Amino acid sequence: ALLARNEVPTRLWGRDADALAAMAAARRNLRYLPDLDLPPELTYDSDLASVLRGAAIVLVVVPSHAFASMLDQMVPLLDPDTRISWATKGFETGTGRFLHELVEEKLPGRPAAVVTGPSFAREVTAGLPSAVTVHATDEAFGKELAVLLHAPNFRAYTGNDILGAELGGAMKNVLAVATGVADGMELGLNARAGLITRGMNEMLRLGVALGARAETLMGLAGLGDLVLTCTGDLSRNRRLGLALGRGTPLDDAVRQIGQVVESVVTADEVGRLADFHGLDLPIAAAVRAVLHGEVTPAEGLRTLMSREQKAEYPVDLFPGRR
Ligand SMILES: NC(=O)C1=CN([C@@H]2O[C@H](COP(=O)(O)OP(=O)(O)OC[C@H]3O[C@@H](n4cnc5c(N)ncnc54)[C@H](OP(=O)(O)O)[C@@H]3O)[C@@H](O)[C@H]2O)C=CC1
Ligand SMILES: O=C(CO)COP(=O)(O)O
Repeated sequence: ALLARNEVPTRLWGRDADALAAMAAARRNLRYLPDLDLPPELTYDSDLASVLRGAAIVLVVVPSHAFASMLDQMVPLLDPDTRISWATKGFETGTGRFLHELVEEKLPGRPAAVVTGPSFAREVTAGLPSAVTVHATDEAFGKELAVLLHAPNFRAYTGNDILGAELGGAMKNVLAVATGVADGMELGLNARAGLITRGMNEMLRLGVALGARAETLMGLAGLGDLVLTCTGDLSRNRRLGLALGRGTPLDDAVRQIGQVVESVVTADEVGRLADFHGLDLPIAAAVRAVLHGEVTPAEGLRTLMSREQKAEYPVDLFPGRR
C-alpha cells in the first residue's frame, strides 16, 4: 500500500487466489486489515510467475517459517537482474540461520536488503507516521529501495549491517513475550522497564558475539522495534505474552491471535545461537521455557529474580572504546 501510494507500480501476490480476488474487489485486506482502504494503484495477481516477470525488486513478507520455501518457489522464476528484499522477522526454522544467509545461498551475489524497524502494519497502512531502516548488501540498492519507500509520513533510513538489522527484528519478538507475560501477571511498570532494558542487554551481547554493530541494535531495527513491541498492544508477540501471563494455554492464545506469532519459533533459534556462542541469555531462555511448557510464567519469573547479583555489564562489550 505504501509503495503504491508512492506511485511505484506494485503487484501484490498471495497464495490464496480467492482472498486476493476479494481484496481486489473490495480494495481492502478483508482478513487482516478489513477497515482500512488500500490504494487503487495497487494491483493483485495470484500467479507467481507472472507477478515476478520483469519485476525490478521483490519484497517478501511471508512468516519466517515459510521464507525458505518461498525462496525455493521464486528462484527459478526470477529475472537475472531482479533484486530481493524482505520485511520478514526471524530465522530459518530449525537451523538459526539468518534469512540473508538463505538468500545468499540460493541467489549468490544478488543485491539483497532487509526492511525493518518499528512499524505495525495497521499504522503504516493507515498512513500514520513511522520510521524504518533498510540494510542492504549493496549500498546503491539499499538507497534505491529506501527512496521508493520514503513518503511524507514514512521515513526510511539506510544502513549496511544486514545481520544486526535482522537480529534486532527477530530478537525483539522474543523479548516482547517476556514483557507481555509480566504485564499479564500485573507485575507493574518497573518490571516492564527492567525487562526491556535487560532484554536490550541480551540483544547487544548476542549481537556483538555474532558480529553485529551496536549502533544497529541501538537504532530502529533493535531498540526502536523492541520498545514498540514490548509496549504496544498491536503486537502479536506482546499479546501472546499477555495471554500466557493471565494463564491462557499457549495453543489457545496463538489461535485467538489468528496471525503469525514469530516468537514461538524464534525463541528456539535464539537459544540455538546463544548456545553456539556460549552465551547466557536468561530472559530469552525463560521465554523459551515458558513457550515449551517447561516452566510456568511464575516459575520463570522466580528464576530470573533469584539469579546471582552482578555488574550490569560484567564483560566489556567494546574493549578499547570509551
Ligand atoms: N504485521 C506487522 O506489523 C509486521 C510484520 N512483520 C513481519 O512480517 C512477516 C509476516 O507478518 P504478517 O504479515 O503480519 O503475518 P500474518 O500472519 O498477518 O500474514 C502472513 C501472510 O503470509 C502468508 N503465508 C503464510 N505462509 C505462507 C507460505 N508458506 N507461502 C506463502 N504465503 C504464506 C499468509 O497467507 P494466508 O493468509 O493464506 O494464511 C498471510 O497472507 C513476519 O515475519 C512479521 O514479523 C514485520 C513488520 C511489521
Ligand atoms: O514487527 C512488528 C512491528 O514492527 C510487529 O510485531 P508483532 O509481530 O509482535 O505484531
